[in-house]
Amino acid sequence: MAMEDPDRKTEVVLLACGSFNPITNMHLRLFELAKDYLHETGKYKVIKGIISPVGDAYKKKGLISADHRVTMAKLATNNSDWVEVDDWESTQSEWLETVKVLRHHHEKLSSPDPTVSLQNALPLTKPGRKRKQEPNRHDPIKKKNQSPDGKNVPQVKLLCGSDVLESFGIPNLWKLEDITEIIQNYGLVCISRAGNSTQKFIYESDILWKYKNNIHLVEEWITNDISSTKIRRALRRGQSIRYLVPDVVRAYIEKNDLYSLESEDRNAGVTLAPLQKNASDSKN
Ligand SMILES: Nc1ncnc2c1ncn2[C@@H]1O[C@H](COP(=O)(O)OP(=O)(O)OP(=O)(O)O)[C@@H](O)[C@H]1O
Ligand SMILES: NC(=O)c1ccc[n+]([C@@H]2O[C@H](COP(=O)(O)O)[C@@H](O)[C@H]2O)c1
Ligand SMILES: [Zn+2]
Repeated sequence: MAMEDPDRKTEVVLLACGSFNPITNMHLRLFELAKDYLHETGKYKVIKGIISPVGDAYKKKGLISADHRVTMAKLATNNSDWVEVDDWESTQSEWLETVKVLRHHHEKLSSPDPTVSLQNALPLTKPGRKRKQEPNRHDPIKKKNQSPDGKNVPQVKLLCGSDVLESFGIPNLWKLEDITEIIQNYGLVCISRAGNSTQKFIYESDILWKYKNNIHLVEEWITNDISSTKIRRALRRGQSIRYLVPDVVRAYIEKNDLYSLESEDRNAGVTLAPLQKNASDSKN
């Protein structure tokens, strides 16, 4: 067996999940910030970024159709040589837990077969649970980050803002087992605003504290408070969103007249899919 080169960097694929309703310049900045940060550690090489817009079944208020959100994200990343959009999540008929999206992308990267499906997207490693047939499972030489043909598989890490990390604490929104699998098996790259509230949040959570070495907190020094909510608000009020979203996205929004008082009312009064799902699960 060949010796491992200690200077060899771990390849990382960054996966950002969210509504992207619509995609903003800040969403694109997240990838640049995370990549610079990981490269500065000297340990990682970021090879790809993936934007995965959530499907319509997420039922968030004001969420416009995934078709439009995916198209805008594609327009926005057209000139990036490393960030791309993946519509697998948004084309599923039901809302999917983020951990399942991570599993899907991990499986896709490990498998030479491009037809991997959701059925194959089982947990990475989960002691005490049966896995589906996996050819080299008992081969002691095979490592977790190697595909069946022995090639090194890049790590998939979840890229998010500190609001998503802090949403781990909202009752019924995330399952503890999902949080554990995300940070234990994949890892988190979290972009935070100035201040240490995110560190405090990790300190106060036993599970986050346990796996804190797999949570990369990236401080955003050139702060930028753009959010999709503010973009939609400006549009409703007939205000300019120029220089806040890529110009191709702005043109697409205007051409299709995407955001209005009516669109903001979509899913009003409907329970967000994860809350709905976890509430009914806990009853069963
Ligand atoms: N200004 C920001 N700083 C750090 N992270 C951000 C920022 N804006 C968005 N994100 C992150 O981008 C990802 C996608 O978020 P999302 O689609 O909800 O966008 P958003 O701008 O937060 O939209 P909304 O205002 O509708 O919640 C999330 O991980 C979110 O935390
Ligand atoms: N339990 C879960 O896996 C869970 C819960 C809430 C949100 N999410 C995801 O986080 C992202 C949040 O996006 P928003 O901030 O736009 O609501 C979405 O991709 C959503 O699917 C996942
Ligand atoms: Zn958000």
